[in-house]
Amino acid sequence: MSEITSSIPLQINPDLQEERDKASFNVTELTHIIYGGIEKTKKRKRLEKLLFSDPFFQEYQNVRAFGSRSEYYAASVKKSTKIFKLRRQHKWTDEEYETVLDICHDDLALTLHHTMFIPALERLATEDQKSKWLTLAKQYKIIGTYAQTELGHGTYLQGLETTATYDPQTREFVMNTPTLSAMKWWPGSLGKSSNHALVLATLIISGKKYGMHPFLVQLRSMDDHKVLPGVRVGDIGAKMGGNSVDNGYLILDNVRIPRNNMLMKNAQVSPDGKFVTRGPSKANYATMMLIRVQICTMAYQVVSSGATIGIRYSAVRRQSKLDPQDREPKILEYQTQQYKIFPGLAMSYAFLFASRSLTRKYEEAFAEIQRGDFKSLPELHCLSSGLKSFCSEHSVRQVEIIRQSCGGHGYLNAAGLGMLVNAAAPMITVEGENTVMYLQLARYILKRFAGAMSGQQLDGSTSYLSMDPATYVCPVMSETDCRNLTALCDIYRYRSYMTVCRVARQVQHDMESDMPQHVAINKNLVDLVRAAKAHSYYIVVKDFVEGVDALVASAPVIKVLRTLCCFYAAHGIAEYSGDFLESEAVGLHQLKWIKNLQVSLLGEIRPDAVALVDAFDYHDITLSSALGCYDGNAYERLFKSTENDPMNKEEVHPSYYQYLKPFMEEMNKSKL
Ligand SMILES: CC/C=C\C/C=C\C/C=C\C/C=C\C/C=C\C/C=C/C(=O)SCCNC(=O)CCNC(=O)[C@H](O)C(C)(C)COP(=O)(O)OP(=O)(O)OC[C@H]1O[C@@H](n2cnc3c(N)ncnc32)[C@H](O)[C@@H]1OP(=O)(O)O
Ligand SMILES: Cc1cc2nc3c(=O)[nH]c(=O)nc-3n(C[C@H](O)[C@H](O)[C@H](O)COP(=O)(O)OP(=O)(O)OC[C@H]3O[C@@H](n4cnc5c(N)ncnc54)[C@H](O)[C@@H]3O)c2cc1C
Repeated sequence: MSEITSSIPLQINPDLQEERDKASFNVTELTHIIYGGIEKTKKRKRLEKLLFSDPFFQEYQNVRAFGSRSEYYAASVKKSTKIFKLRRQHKWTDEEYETVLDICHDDLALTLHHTMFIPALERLATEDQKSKWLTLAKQYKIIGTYAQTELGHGTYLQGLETTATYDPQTREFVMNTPTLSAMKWWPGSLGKSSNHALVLATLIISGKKYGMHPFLVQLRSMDDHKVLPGVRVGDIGAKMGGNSVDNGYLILDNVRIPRNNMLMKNAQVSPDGKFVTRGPSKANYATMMLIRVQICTMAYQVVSSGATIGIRYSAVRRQSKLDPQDREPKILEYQTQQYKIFPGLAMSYAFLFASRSLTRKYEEAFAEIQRGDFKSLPELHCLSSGLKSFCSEHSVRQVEIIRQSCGGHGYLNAAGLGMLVNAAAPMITVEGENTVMYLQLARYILKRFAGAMSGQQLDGSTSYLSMDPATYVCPVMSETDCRNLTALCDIYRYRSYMTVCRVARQVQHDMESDMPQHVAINKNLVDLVRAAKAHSYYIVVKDFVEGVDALVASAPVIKVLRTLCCFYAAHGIAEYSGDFLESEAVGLHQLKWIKNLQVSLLGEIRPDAVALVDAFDYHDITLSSALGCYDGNAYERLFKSTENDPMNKEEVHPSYYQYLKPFMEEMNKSKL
């Protein structure tokens, strides 16, 4: 009788325990740093316990893995409502609620209600409107979404075709979808969940267009959720990932809404049809900026989850031979495996510091904006556009590399990596497609560079553009200098300066050769994106270096973070060596030293790799991975996961009786 069972051992896999025993630093100390202090860690643990003591959260994983689209959506609606109820029951603060959403880690069906609908009401509604709708929304008496993108336009907001025509007779707006391409297409939670939508539409008064404005439109009856007259709404279909969310379409046919349903914080239409604006024309774009900032934090969560799975699995998976005399090594011993996974580990910490710094800047600027001071808006728009693009691009790419590093098992849903990649992939597209957002940053950088050239003193993230490049000498003079974080940061800064300078001069030259500006810009778009990427890379490295420098922590924690920071910077230079050489930020000698350092740091990080991912302190249910579980019993958990597979329910699958049996009988009877 075989002794193979699918029961999970109670003890930690000794291979993983061995890793934990040799950590050079205190994991709990680092966890507290990551979560912002001991109290916050404790609170998160309490919330985790409360949530995951409910067996529903475990069952949800099975529906997610094996259920139909509709079952998955239904379970996710249930999960959303459970969390909403818990919030009310326990009177969670906004911060506690955000923590719960982080713990849940995956998309809730009603996600748009809290990620965009509520923040949009907070940013775009007047105080009176807030006291009505924000209150209803926060009490879940209405469920809403943010309906901006149309079938024909997502990026180019001036191209949106949905109209809101003011009728002064009735003091109403008449909402219309005039063409096929004007239908709203993509908004999350729109298809089946929401009973209201914040519809972004072109305002028309007496035949004149006044740009894009937000209008609150009721879509479904509050009694039976039936679709209201003039509204056509539905789900847009299955996606690569995020299938718990009902991204939807919406067609409006002469739907009348009261005048007061236009959110009027930034612009007003008076009862007699007069249009007045307050603040800059882009004030209505405020919600997008918030989410761009949040995407940087999501990118941190995505890559740190991937690194946790990849590193824990690599510490328990043994394969092939290193020393012919020894047993098969953990795959984590292979330098190539470290080379695949450790960039994701270092990136996790880089993005932690960068997203923290960006969030702080956002909060400061938002407070100013609330007071009517918009001066930091352009800088913040460009910083958030660049970092949103950079962090999403790099994290999604890195998690896919980690998935590949887990061999065959990485391809299973039970590994959790494929789902993570597919769920995270839209970060590249949502809230502004990455190339388009990089170009927003590039446009800003070019203007600032031109300012610097004409003698302006720059401040903020682009202040370095007023440097005198003639004074630059590569600060790495010897192999040991390569470990100097400030020197590495200077190299990034100079690479960025030169990349910006080159494209700025090229655009200027093209324009001086009588090329129309739009032609000159389009001719240089690839280099403009390169410049925006170089600038974003510099900002991330700078935030990492400054974040580690400012840390108050024990010497071992600082040491391990400095090693990671050094690796992150060295790895980037090695990976993009062509750019660094071309800009003469480094010479061939320096590049050789930095590449040596990059590889030798793999060995230095190796002993702490498991501890560094343990510090993220992800709950097993949050990670949802047989390979990345805290106990390291990956094989047992993989085998256990097959128990829930509906394919294994019957010994003989019904398709046998339906197709295979008659086919076999026919084959057996056949004379051929
Ligand atoms: C571990 C976890 C596991 C799993 C889960 C993981 C991840 C989850 C994955 C994905 C989910 C992520 C998020 C979900 C949340 C939300 C869902 C998505 C929602 C949406 O997508 S909503 C729709 C978003 N749409 C956009 O972002 C549109 C993008 N387009 C634009 O913003 C503009 O059109 C664009 C391109 C900026 C151009 O604007 P416009 O046409 O008006 O240009 P102009 O040329 O007239 O003006 C440019 C001028 O304006 C300045 N400017 C532009 N935007 C802003 C702004 N926001 N603030 C301030 N200023 C702005 C710009 O700088 C120019 O200024 P200048 O003239 O140069 O001075
Ligand atoms: C999962 C998911 C959820 C979403 N949720 C919502 C939501 O809740 N609410 C909502 O309103 N929208 C939502 N969206 C829509 C999303 O915001 C848009 O898809 C996004 O803004 C990109 O716009 P687009 O699809 O029009 O891309 P396009 O602009 O068509 O991009 C296609 C290509 O054209 C290029 N391109 C376009 N313009 C330029 C340019 N000016 N310069 C250079 N290249 C250019 C892009 O770089 C890209 O390569 C969601 C999308 C997804 C995938």
